[in-house]
Amino acid sequence: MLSISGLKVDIAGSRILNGLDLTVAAGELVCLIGRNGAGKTTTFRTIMGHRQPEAGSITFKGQNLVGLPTYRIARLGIGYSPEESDVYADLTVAENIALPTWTRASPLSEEERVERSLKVFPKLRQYLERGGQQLSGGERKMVSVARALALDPSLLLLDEPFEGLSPAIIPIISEGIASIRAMGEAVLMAESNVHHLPDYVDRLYVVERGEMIFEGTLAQAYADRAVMRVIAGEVEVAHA
Ligand SMILES: Nc1ncnc2c1ncn2[C@@H]1O[C@H](COP(=O)(O)OP(=O)(O)OP(=O)(O)O)[C@@H](O)[C@H]1O
Repeated sequence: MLSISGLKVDIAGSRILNGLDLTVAAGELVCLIGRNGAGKTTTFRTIMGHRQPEAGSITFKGQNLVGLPTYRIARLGIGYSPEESDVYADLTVAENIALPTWTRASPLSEEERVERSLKVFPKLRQYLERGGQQLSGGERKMVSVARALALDPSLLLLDEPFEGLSPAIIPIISEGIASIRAMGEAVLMAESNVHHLPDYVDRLYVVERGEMIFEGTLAQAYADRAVMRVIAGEVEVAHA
């Protein structure tokens, strides 16, 4: 479904991504994991057309994405929830969630698409008329993921969805991601700490200074001391 090959991206004259390869198949939950500054957000922003690569290819359902404007990439069916959530302060929660239904046609009605998002985060039903500026970080994150889902995408990009959230809210977001996956959507999620990963992740990639240093299952990552040093600090090698 998503296929990235040899991706090289420069920012301000520095090579930030240095030949990344990554694939996500339909219905898969794949995690891109790496330390702060490793290049996760740059990967997502390049997929979404906010940055242009120096080299490499990005295809989605066989179609080339490089050079397309962001709105066309979204219309192909890629929903994006950025790390900073980007909830519109001057729109209500309901309007924020409904936004993609106005920009991308889908076989589902606007009501069905919004309802699907609210099923994933039922707590949002209490806040529908609230302004986007009156939300906690966890509520903003729910709105951001719900809005990306209302696009009716076949692939969702979630950039560090647990970052900066209180421990009480993390299980709610995690359950939401699990139910999105149960709907059959593919998800590519960025994370900096392996211990935050849900155990239902299918595969993970580890990125370090713009290069992939590992691809495999969570169990294989736990068994690899060099990989664990990058994604969990100096911890014991569990499940080896
Ligand atoms: N606009 C920019 N100008 C200069 N350097 C940038 C810019 N955006 C990103 N970088 C650099 O690119 C590298 C990768 O950043 P990126 O945001 O992709 O990392 P990340 O893995 O998502 O980490 P984080 O969780 O901290 O966002 C970092 O060294 C960062 O400083």
